[in-house]
Amino acid sequence: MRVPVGVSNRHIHLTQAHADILFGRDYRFKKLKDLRQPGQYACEETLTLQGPKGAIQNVRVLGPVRSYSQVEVSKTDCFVLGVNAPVRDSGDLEGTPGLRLVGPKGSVELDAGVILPFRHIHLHPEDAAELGVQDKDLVAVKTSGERSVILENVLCRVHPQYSLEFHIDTDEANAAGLRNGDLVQVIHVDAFHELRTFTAQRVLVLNCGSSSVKYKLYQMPGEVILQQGNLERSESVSLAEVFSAIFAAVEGPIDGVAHRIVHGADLFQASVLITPEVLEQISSVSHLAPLHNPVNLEGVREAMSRLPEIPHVAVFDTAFHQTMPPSSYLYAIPYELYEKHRIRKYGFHGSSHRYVVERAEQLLDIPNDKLRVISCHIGNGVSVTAVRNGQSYDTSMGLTPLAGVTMGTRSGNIDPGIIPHVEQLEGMSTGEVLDMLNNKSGLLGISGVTNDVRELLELAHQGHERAQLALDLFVTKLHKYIGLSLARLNGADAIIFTAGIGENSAELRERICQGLEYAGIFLDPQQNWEGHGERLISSRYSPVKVLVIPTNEELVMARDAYQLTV
Ligand SMILES: Nc1ncnc2c1ncn2[C@@H]1O[C@H](COP(=O)(O)OP(=O)(O)O)[C@@H](O)[C@H]1O
Ligand SMILES: CC(=O)OP(=O)(O)O
Ligand SMILES: [Mg+2]
Repeated sequence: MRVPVGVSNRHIHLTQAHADILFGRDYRFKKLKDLRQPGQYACEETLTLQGPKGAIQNVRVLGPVRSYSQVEVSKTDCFVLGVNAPVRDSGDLEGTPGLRLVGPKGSVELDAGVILPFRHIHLHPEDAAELGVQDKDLVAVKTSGERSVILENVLCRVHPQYSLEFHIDTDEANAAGLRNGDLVQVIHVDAFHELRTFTAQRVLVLNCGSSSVKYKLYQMPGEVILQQGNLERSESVSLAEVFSAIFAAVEGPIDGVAHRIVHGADLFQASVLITPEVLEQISSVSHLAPLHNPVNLEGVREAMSRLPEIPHVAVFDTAFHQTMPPSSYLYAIPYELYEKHRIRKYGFHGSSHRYVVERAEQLLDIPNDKLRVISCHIGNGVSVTAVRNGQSYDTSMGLTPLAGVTMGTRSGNIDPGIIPHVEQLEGMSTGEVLDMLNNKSGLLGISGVTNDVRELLELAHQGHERAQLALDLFVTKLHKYIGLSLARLNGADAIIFTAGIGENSAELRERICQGLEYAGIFLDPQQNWEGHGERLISSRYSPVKVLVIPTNEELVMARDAYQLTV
C-alpha cells in the first residue's frame, strides 16, 4: 500500500486553561487552515518556546484544544532549546521534560509535555483492514528517491475519523529527502505489543553507601522513574534489613539491577554483567576504597540472593577515568609500585562526570572533540575532572576517594609526612589517622561543628569564625583545582557545577569563580542567584561558559544496565 507523507513541523497542542493564560480569557483559536486529519486545524496563533538553552519563536498552535498541553519538536529543536525529549506517542507524557510557553498575554511553565513525535500512520479502519494491521501495530516504511531509507518502528493509528497519511517530523523528512505528498510504501508488519514487551524493562538502580542505600526503579527505555527511596543505615540496622524494606516497597517485577561500585581499579573500562569472576575481581581491589567497595559488594550479594534469576550489572565510578594518560595517573614514586601493585590515580564520581559532560555537549550544541570541560562534582565527596574529547583527561581524586579537594569530612590532599607525625604525637595507629582523614577532617574538621554547607553558610553569616574559615579553605581549594584543570586543558570552553553543593549554592559558585576572570570566566549574577535547575550561569560575554547541571548518576546506571541486558 502506498501512503502519502505529511511532514509535521514543530507544533503545540493546548488545554483551554493554558490557552486562556497565553492569549486571554475564554480564548477561541482563529483557524488558519484545515489539516488533512478531519477536525484538526492549524491556528493563526503562535507561541515562543523557551528552553533552558534557547528559544524558538513563531511555533504554530494546532486546534482544537485538548485535555493536555503537548509540544512536539524535532531532535534539532531539542538542541536549540536545551531539552532532552524522548520519542513518545501523543498523550504519553509521563517523565517528559517541560519548558516555558510564552504568548502575547502571558506565559506558562510546563512541567512535562515536550516530545519527539513517534512516527505514525493515520489509517481509516478500511485502510487498516486492507493492510492487515490493527491499532497500535508497528510497521516499517520504505521511501524512494536518492536518499531512500527504510524506517522501522512506525506506529499504526486506526480510527474512523482518520484518513490515510504518514506523519514524520522535519528531521526525519529531511534525512530521507521527503516532502509533503510524496508516497511511501508499507513493506513489513510487526506486532507492536510483542516488540514493546520484548524491549521494555524495569531496571532497579542501587547505590549502597555506608550511611544510606538509595534506590530508583526505572521503566526503560522510556527512562521513567517508577519508584525511588533513600533509606538511612545505622549500626543497629543491617543491610539485610534495609533490603527487606526496599523489596517490600518495590512493586511489580524487576528485570535487571544496576549496582554502583565505587572502585574498579584498572580492571574495568566500562560497566559489566556481574558473574562470579567479576565479583572476585571487585573483591580483589576493595582495599583501595574501604569506605565504599565492601558495602557496595555486600549490596550486590544481598540483591543477587533475592533476585538470582535476573541480570545484575556493575557500574564503576572509576570507569570514566580509564582514559587518563600516564602523565595524569602516575604518582612520582618508584615505578615498580605501579607495576607490582597498580598504585596509581583512578578517580571517582565517573558516572556523574559522564552524565553532566554529555548534557553540556547537548546544551551547548558543541561536538565533544571541540569541547574542553571542567566538571566540578561538589557534594559531600568532591572531585574536579578535566575532560577533553568527551573523555576524562585528569581528575582530582586519586588511588582512593580521599585525595584531591577538601570535602565534607575528608581532608583531600595533604603532605604525606603529616601521617607518621600525627601517629607519633597523638599515639594513634595508621588506621586511626586514616579514619581521622576520612571522617573527621574537611569542612567538619576545620569548623569543628558540621560538614553541612547550608549550616556553615548560616553560621558564617552570623560571624562564626571557624565556619567562615572552613568555607574559605573549601572555596580556595576548589578555586585552585579549577586552575589546575585550566592548565591541564590549556584553557577551557565550559565549567560545570553539579552535586548537592554545586547545584544548590550560588554563594559558593560565585566565590569559586571570583578571580578567574583572567581565564575568561564571568558569571551572570542573576542566572547564578535566581535561576533554578539546569542552566547557563555565565554572562553572555563570557568566553568560558559556566553551567549548573543537576547530576543523574542513576540514569547513567539504568542506561548501562538496559544496554547490557536487553
Ligand atoms: N541549598 C543548598 N545550599 C548549600 N549547600 C547545600 C544545599 N543543598 C544541599 N547542600 C549541601 O550538599 C551536600 C551534600 O551533597 P550530596 O551531593 O547530596 O552529597 P553525597 O551524595 O555525596 O552525600 C551537603 O553539604 C549539603 O549541605
Ligand atoms: C567516591 C565518592 O567519594 O563517593 P561519594 O561522594 O558518594 O562519597
Ligand atoms: Mg500533534
